[in-house]
Amino acid sequence: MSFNEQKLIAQKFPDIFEQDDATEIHRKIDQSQHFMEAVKGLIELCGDDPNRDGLIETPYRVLKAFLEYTEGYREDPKAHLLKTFDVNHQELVLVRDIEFYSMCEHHFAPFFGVAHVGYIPNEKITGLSKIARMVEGYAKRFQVQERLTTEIAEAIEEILQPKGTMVVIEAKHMCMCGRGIKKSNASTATSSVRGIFADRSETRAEFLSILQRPSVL
Ligand SMILES: Nc1nc2c(ncn2[C@@H]2O[C@H](COP(=O)(O)OP(=O)(O)OP(=O)(O)O)[C@@H](O)[C@H]2O)c(=O)[nH]1
Ligand SMILES: [Zn+2]
Repeated sequence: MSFNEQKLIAQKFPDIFEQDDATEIHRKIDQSQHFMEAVKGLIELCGDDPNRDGLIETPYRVLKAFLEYTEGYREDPKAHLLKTFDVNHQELVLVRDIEFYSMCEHHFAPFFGVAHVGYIPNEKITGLSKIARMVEGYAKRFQVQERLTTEIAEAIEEILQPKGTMVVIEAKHMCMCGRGIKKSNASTATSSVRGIFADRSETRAEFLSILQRPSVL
C-alpha cells in the first residue's frame, strides 16, 4: 500500500488510530489492508468480480462498517453511568424500548431489538440517556444476547450499587432468518435480575407489568 493510501486509512478511522503509538498504527494499517484483501478474495470465492464497478470499493466499505459495528470496544460503556445525581427517589426507574443493533459473534450477522433496563436506586441515580449510551457501548461489539444482557445488568450494579437491577432484551437474530434454520418470525427474550428483583417476585412483576402495556409515547 502506498504511503498516501496508508495516510487515508489513518485519517478515515481516527478513533482507532489516534491514541496509539506509531508501531501500533502501522500494525492496524497492515491489518486493515489484509482485511480488505480478504474481502476481495471472499467476493471472488462467492463467484463475483471484485473489480467490477459496484464492488471495487466494497472491501473498504466493509472495513468501515465493521469498525462502526464494533465501536463499543473503543470505549468503557459503564463509564457513562458515572454521571449521577442526588435525588431522593427510592422506587423503580425503568428505561424501556432502548433500540440496539448488535453483531452475532458466531456468524457476524446482525441481531437487533430493544433493551428494557430498570433499577431501584440506593443513593445514586444516573442520567437516563447514560443508560442508553451504556447499552450502545456493549451492543457495538461481537456479542451473544445473553452476554449483552448480563453486561448491562452488571454495569448498573457496579456503578450505581442499586437495591436491584433488572434487564430484559428482546431481539431478532438475522443468522436465524435468511440462513440456517430460516425462522424469520422467531425472536428471543433474555433477562438478568439482581438484588431485590431476584429476591422479590412482586418487584419483578412491577417491572413486567409496565412492559405489558404498549408504550403510548
Ligand atoms: N445462545 C445464543 N446463541 C446464538 C446467539 N446468536 C447466534 N446464536 C447461535 O449460535 C449457534 C452456532 O451454532 P453452530 O452449530 O456452531 O453454527 P451453525 O452451523 O452456523 O448453526 P446454525 O445456525 O444452526 O446453522 C446457532 O445455534 C445460533 O443460533 C446468541 O446471541 N445467543
Ligand atoms: Zn448468529
